[in-house]
Formats: sequence, C-alpha cells, structure tokens
Amino acid sequence: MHDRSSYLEAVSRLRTYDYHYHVLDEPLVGDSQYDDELARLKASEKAHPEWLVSHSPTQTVGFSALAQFDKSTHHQPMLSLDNAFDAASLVAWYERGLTRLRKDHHLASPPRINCEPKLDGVAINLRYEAGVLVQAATRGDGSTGEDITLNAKTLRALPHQLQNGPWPASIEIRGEVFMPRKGFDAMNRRLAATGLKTFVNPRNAAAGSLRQLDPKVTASRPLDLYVYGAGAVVGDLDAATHSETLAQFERWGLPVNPETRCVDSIEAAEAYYEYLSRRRAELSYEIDGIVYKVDEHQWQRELGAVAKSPRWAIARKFPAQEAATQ
Ligand SMILES: Cc1ccc2cc(C(N)=O)cc(O)c2n1
Repeated sequence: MHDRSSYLEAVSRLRTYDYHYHVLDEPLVGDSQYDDELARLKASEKAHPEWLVSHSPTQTVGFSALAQFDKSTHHQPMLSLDNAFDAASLVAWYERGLTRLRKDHHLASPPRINCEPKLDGVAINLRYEAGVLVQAATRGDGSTGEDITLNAKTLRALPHQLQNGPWPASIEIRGEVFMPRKGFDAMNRRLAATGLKTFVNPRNAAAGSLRQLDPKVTASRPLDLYVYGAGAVVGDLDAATHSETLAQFERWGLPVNPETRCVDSIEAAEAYYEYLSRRRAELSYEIDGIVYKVDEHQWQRELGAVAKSPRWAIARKFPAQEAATQ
C-alpha cells in the first residue's frame, strides 16, 4: 500500500468481508484471498503506525457478530416422534394403543388415524395471542428454543394475523419450515456462482436460513411452511379431533399440507404409506416418512406421551436413501 487512502480502502474492504462472512454467513471471498489481504494490511500498519485506525479489522478481538438469538421457552414442550421402520412396527404401534384404550372403553369403532407427509425441514413453534403472531421459536431441546420471530415473519406462507375468528386467547401452533427442491437448487447455483459455500440438502438449507442473524438474508431464501399441530392453548379450541384442528388452522389462514388424510383403519394407513411412497419423487419438497396420529383428542389424552414421545403418534420412516444426488 503506497498511501493512506489505499490503506483506508483496504480497511473498508476487509470489514465488508468480515460482515458477509460472520453475519450474513455468505463469504464474499475465499479464505486464502482474505488471509492475504489481512496480512498486507498488518504489514502496512507495521510500516506506517501513523495510518492505524481503531476500526481496522486488526483491532477487533474476534468479529463481534450481531447479538445471538434470545432464548424462548415453549409453553408446552414440543414432542419428538417415535419411529417405525416397517409395516409390522406400525401395526404394533396401533395395536398397543388399541389395547390400552380397550382397558377402559368399549370402542364402537377403531380410532381413526390422521396421516400426513413427514416434511424433512426444521420444526418451528408459533405463538398467536388475540390472533396476532407474537413469537416464533425453533424447537431447540423441545422445551427451550431460539427466538426467531423476525426471521419467521419473512415467511410468505405465514400469516401475521389470523383470519375468520374466533380463536383462543393464546395458542401455540407447531409446523415445519422447509425449502422446496427447486428453490434449493436455484439458491445453491447462486451461491456456487459467487464462490460461496453451498448447502448439502434442503433440510440443512432451511435450518441455516431460518437461523440467520439478519432477517434480510432469511427473506432472500426460498422457505416454505406447513403447520401440523397445536401446543399450549389458553381459551377454547373447539375441535374434538386432530383433523378438525387442522381444518380450523386452514380457516384461520395457516398453511396445512394438502396431502393430509384421515383414515378409518390401520390397513388404510398402510395403503397411504404405499401411495405416498410412490408419489414421493414428484412432490416439490423432501419428505422422510409419514406421520400417523390417533385423530380423536380424547384418545390422545388417554394415551398420553411416554418420555418425550406421544403414544398416540408415530413416524413411519422410508428406508434411508443412498446419497441423494441433488
Ligand atoms: C407431534 C409431532 C411432532 C413432530 C412432527 C413433525 C412433522 C413433520 N416433520 O412434518 C409433522 C408432524 O405432524 C409432527 N407432529
């Protein structure tokens, strides 16, 4: 660097690199170019101490990224699903539930089963108060997650205000944020074209995009959302079944997966698995199985949950795919 103005330009250029790398998680240059330019800056400051400015990157101890996310405690824990890897395990899950319920009830008909694709994305907990979205958080450890409200508000599928009331005074609504394949491929092409690191799969891309410290970056990513259940409810959610709850969510303007079906038998539930297994490749998003839930809330309550997993729900997983070619 032959004069102070080119030194000051170098300082500004490196600070821009730092911001893109540490805050936007989208490096502008490769590590070797960054290291070379930083080394030249340090040499200039050694040769010309009178040029040094306090905002030079050589003066910051570890780049101070924006504040981390606040923590957010779920009013009701977010449950994780037990897995079934074959039809026999699915039937065994259902039979176990039937046996438990038959201890105390004469079941006129077998419990209905709600079936839906298991999206391969990242879970989110939304809290609406008086119908207004007041908080959104990641699942975290099931009890406490990260407050990503500003990022969630950039999701085009997510209403900030519920429609067609009434609704409970406060309600937690759970869903899965995901990145459709086409959006994932286009985003990776853009990142690769500018020499930036690409994401391995849509699930990682959704998780990384939802947890950006800068909501503008989240807004630039092709994220989508389907909601799948309720958590804590203050007031009355007048729905006797899970499928009625989902219908209510749709009336309020929340996105519910259109592949969701309610069936009358475990055989029909298994048929749904076969049906969706055949359609999997043509869906616009990635799924890693089917989620089955006993539909009646009364039976869900009676079956309860063991450890962190509900007895009333199970995930029937597809066989692991060999390294998927994106
Ligand atoms: C209770 C529960 C827990 C995790 C879930 C996850 C998904 C999903 N990944 O699509 C769908 C559900 O209905 C879920 N339901």
